[in-house]
Amino acid sequence: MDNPHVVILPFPAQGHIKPMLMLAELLSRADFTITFVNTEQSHRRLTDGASFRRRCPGINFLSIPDGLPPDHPRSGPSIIDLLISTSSACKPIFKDLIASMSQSHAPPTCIISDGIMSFSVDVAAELGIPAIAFRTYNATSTWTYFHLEKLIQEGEIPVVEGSEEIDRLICCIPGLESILRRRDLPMICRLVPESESLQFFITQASKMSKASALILNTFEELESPILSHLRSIFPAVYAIGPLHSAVNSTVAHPPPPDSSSSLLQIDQSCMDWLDSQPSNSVLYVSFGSVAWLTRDELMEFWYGLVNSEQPFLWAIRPDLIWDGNGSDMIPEELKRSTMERGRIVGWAPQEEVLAHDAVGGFLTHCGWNSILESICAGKPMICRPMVSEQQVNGRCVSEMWKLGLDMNCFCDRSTVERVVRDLMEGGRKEEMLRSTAEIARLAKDCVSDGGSSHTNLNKLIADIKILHSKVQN
Ligand SMILES: O=c1ccn([C@@H]2O[C@H](COP(=O)(O)OP(=O)(O)O[C@H]3O[C@H](CO)[C@@H](O)[C@H](O)[C@H]3O)[C@@H](O)[C@H]2O)c(=O)[nH]1
Ligand SMILES: C[C@H]1CC[C@@H]2C(C(=O)O)=CO[C@@H](O)[C@@H]21
Repeated sequence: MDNPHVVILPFPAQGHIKPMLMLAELLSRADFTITFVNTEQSHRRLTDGASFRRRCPGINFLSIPDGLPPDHPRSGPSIIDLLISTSSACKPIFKDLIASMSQSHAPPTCIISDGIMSFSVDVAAELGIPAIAFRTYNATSTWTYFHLEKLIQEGEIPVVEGSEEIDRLICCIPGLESILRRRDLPMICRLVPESESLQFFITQASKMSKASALILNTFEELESPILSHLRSIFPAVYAIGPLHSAVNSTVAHPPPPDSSSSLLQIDQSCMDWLDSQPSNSVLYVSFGSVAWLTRDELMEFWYGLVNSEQPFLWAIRPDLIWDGNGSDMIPEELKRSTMERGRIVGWAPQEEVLAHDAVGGFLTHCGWNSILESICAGKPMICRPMVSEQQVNGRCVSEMWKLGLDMNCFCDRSTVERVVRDLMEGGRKEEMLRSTAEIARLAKDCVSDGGSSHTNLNKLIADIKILHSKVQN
């Protein structure tokens, strides 16, 4: 076969599938054959998969079971069950799949798998195929997850909410000594060392480090020192992001952002409303696809937003609320004020929303894709990290890169109101708009011809071609 054949395996969550589909699209444009392996549930939920195939005909989609019963919840706190089940149930099925491809006319040149699906690194080694890890986090968070054992040895885990020690700086992660406090560690660091999920991530990091290379959706100009640290673990590290921007910058006539990588139905109706709002006036609010709120937390955010008197657009996905506490009744005053100056949708066209001139800021849960999209759009952020590595990301945004304000976990309505006013009309607004504009420019340049991510992507493509030629000879 003339072209390299790359098998891509994401973890079945929106924030993981989307960047890996972008990578698939970029590799497919380099004339690679791509097999993209979803779990059966994700495959079904990629409702607009047909449009993705039209956009990118070189991608073959396959699906495998995730090991959970069909009716088992896969979002909210149950996402942990998905982590544990994929790591045990998917391996034999994935191995059979790769073994049968190896017998075909198009044997896989390499496997690119999510860093938390690292059973695939074992599969690749057992079948003699090179494995490349794609960690969908930024470099700083990825580096932090490589230090979980060290953090346990140093007694930094478990982090206890409310303890005096929570604001103390962490000293055992090289390069982050003056940045990360205990409160900024990933949420799993609040668990006891022997907990199943914490041990899961320790195992994943160790298996992932056996991959022959690491791909990250970040860029050199943003995280250069930490990327250098990661290069002490992996023979090659390719920083090729922001991928959503790379996908659009390498074609002459980029298609409009579409729903092809979305697991949820996108509601476009808010775009007309945004068109009617003044420049830089609207706060966009979203907590991504995984994090959840209690009804009480929802109410504090809602009152805080309304009391700030700023126009807002809020994406409240159907499963955002995760407790049966109280009724579904929304106070009339809240409904009225929302109608006056806000809009709520179930799932927004986020890239388009952030790029809209009316949007002046983003209250975010600090998922890595959201941060990258905000960076590219040049919009300052309010950080309200919730789960996973979002605490680390929030610290990067507010302290390392000075791109936003940190809510510091105090989410009562008066804090929400104060921080929203601070971002949208406070004295630091101009300063923050300047720093976001500067980083947006760097993000744009790095995916353009000759930019760092563009060069790294070409290097990745060239290196896979070398692997392919070795298999052929
Ligand atoms: O109304 C919405 C809200 C979100 N999105 C998109 O959904 C993606 C969400 O990704 P992300 O911001 O990374 O959040 P999560 O969905 O929470 O992502 C998970 O995966 C990320 C990448 O690994 C991690 O950084 C997060 O902590 C983890 O929760 C983004 O591309 C958004 O554009 C929409 O299209 N519409
Ligand atoms: C989206 C899920 C995949 C891994 C994430 C995680 C983490 O600590 O990285 C913990 O549980 C889930 O929230 C995340």
